[in-house]
Amino acid sequence: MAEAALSDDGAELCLLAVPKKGRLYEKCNQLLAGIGLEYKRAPRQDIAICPSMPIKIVFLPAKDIAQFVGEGNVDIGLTGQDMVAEADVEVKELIHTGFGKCQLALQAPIKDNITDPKMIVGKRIATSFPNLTKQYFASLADGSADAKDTKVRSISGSVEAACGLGLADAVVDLVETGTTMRAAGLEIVSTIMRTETVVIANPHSTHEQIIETLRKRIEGYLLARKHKMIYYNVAKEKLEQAMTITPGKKKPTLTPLADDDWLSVGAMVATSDVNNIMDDLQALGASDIFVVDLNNCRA
Ligand SMILES: Nc1ncnc2c1ncn2[C@@H]1O[C@H](COP(=O)(O)OP(=O)(O)OP(=O)(O)O)[C@@H](O)[C@H]1O
Ligand SMILES: O=P(O)(O)OC[C@H]1O[C@H](OP(=O)(O)OP(=O)(O)O)[C@H](O)[C@@H]1O
Ligand SMILES: [Mg+2]
Repeated sequence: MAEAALSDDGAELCLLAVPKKGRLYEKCNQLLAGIGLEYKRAPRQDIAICPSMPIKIVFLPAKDIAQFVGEGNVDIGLTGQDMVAEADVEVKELIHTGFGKCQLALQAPIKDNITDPKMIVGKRIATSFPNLTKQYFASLADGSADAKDTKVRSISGSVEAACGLGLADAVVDLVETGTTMRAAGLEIVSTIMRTETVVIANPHSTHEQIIETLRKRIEGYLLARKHKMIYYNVAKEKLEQAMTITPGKKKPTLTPLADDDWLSVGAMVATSDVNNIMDDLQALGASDIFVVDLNNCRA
């Protein structure tokens, strides 16, 4: 266990780990701002204190976050489910954030026409996920002698280049859009796991209360990001139909207008549906339809 971090009054600080670089960095930073965790970080320093809460933020590689949270050096963190599975640690998965979605896939050169992952058993695989790759091939080969012969080579980046360089017959790496894979002349042979960014906590952390506060704040922030508020005016005779288009989270808010035949309606809607909903409301005869972003909310 690492030496405890202390606040000015000597109380132990909760350690929160966020990715220090890479594609998750910006998203996680926005999330910290969204939940009111401002911090001051000196140039080139990977540690920052939050003035508003007894929290110390540590900026770490995504891979180390899973390991450190699992081993209890850090109380709570944000990283990919793939990293958690690779580290093979026991953590509490508190929240699925919905970002960082991709899959960990076995990929082989298109020209080799590999139609079954079993065709790769016993060959050379390059990956930055050696544990998951070995587990996958062990399960594929069903304990046969060939399973032991599958050579898993660990490389830390640009994994897809390994086949072209003659270092491997196949690779195991993350695929989102497939652009990197296709550029390297590879195709997916099988999906090993689907993954997204998760908030994880050490199950034995002594900072349960702060972790719970962070969980609620993050959940509220993510809910707000997935929704918008829509406001419009509608004739009372069309209200029932309008309410089926915008049923709201619980119910829509109805506000009287100076015109007795009309009402103003406010409702929470899914961000992904907002344009269809506006089309439907306009077709119904609603007017003055406008949409407002939500910064934060609580269910
Ligand atoms: N292309 C992608 N699409 C969606 N999520 C991804 C993608 N690549 C990585 N991730 C997610 O982000 C996590 C961290 O990967 P990322 O590439 O940001 O870190 P890194 O490889 O350590 O950094 P870098 O690529 O800058 O060296 C992964 O474990 C995965 O969960
Ligand atoms: O399917 P795509 O949308 O192309 O995304 C997949 C790529 O994204 C990640 O690489 P990253 O850019 O993080 O570089 P890295 O390999 O150096 O980590 C991952 O390792 C893949 O190479
Ligand atoms: Mg990467």
